[in-house]
Amino acid sequence: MTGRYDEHDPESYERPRRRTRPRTKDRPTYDDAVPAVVVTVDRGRLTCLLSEGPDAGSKVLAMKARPLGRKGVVVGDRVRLVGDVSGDDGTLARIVVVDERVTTLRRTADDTDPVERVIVANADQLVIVAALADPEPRPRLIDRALVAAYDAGMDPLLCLTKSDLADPADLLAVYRPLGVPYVVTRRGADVGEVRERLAGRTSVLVGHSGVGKSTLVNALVPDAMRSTGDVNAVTGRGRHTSTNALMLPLPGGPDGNAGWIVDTPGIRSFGLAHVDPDRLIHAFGDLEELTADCPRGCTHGYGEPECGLNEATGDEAERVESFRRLLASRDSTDY
Ligand SMILES: Nc1nc2c(ncn2[C@@H]2O[C@H](COP(=O)(O)OP(=O)(O)OP(=O)(O)O)[C@@H](O)[C@H]2O)c(=O)[nH]1
Ligand SMILES: [Zn+2]
Repeated sequence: MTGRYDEHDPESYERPRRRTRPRTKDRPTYDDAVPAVVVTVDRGRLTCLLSEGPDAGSKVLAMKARPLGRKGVVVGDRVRLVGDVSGDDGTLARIVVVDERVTTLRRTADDTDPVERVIVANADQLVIVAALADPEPRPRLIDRALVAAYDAGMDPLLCLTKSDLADPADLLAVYRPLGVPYVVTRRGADVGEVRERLAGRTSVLVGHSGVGKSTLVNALVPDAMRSTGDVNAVTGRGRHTSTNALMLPLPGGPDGNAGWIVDTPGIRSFGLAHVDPDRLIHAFGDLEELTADCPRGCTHGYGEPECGLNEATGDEAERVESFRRLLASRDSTDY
């Protein structure tokens, strides 16, 4: 794109004509718009937290402004607000700018919603929460979540819960060749190690019902829910009435940068149909090197006779096997 900048940039070839008109008429600059981050979305109403200034962290309810058109705004989006940004009851600010997204996490189309959608923007870590027992861990599901993380450009973290019920060794052995970072935890345990992993990052928590996600979120953000009736402090809504993602700032941290978590009660599966093998292998530099001489169009999957990955031996062969298992999980319907 950079090489063709001059040719295609209207600013450069239309300059003589445009100079006759005041620039601000063409494109408002929104100089006085206030930066904020979207923490939850509920039927067209977006709850934002201000990012800067003396009121940083305060909550403002907003709606999309007309110039954004049909562009979706999702949890994690960095936005700019105009209008009443006081956050007072009954006020509604307008979102006039959505910053370019660094990452996007998508969920697949399903029976209730035929469209594949971006659910979280700008998160950099995907925390795959799985119970060691009750319910039994489902490696296929973990594999699919890993593929979604690598494809979205997010770092995965395996978070194994209920360590009072079963030993993590067998499950960890499955993910060792891939070098997936992990934490093991249980209800009531010190969550210091989990906190360290979350510090300074925006982490999306995924995991199916019953794995202990709420228990973990409550341990990490003690005031996220009031004990009576599970009403969320940020939205004022009951958690269980909502299937929307919710982003919460983590408390504390000596540098004030403890990170954010995004709880996603709604995700049942990820959109993996579009995942390109070359993008996935990019997350594994050593394997990517092996594919340098692959024939054109090689999928690097099982049964590719001339794939460079077939040359791997020893530990690397184990990594290749695990990588190919992930690749194959794209087509799995197990979720
Ligand atoms: N034995 C044991 N049980 C746990 C642990 N953590 C959570 N539980 C129990 O597991 C059940 C599910 O925990 P939740 O935290 O509600 O799980 P969740 O993933 O949020 O489930 P949903 O709310 O259905 O999405 C509850 O009965 C918890 O008390 C743990 O470390 N050990
Ligand atoms: Zn190949």
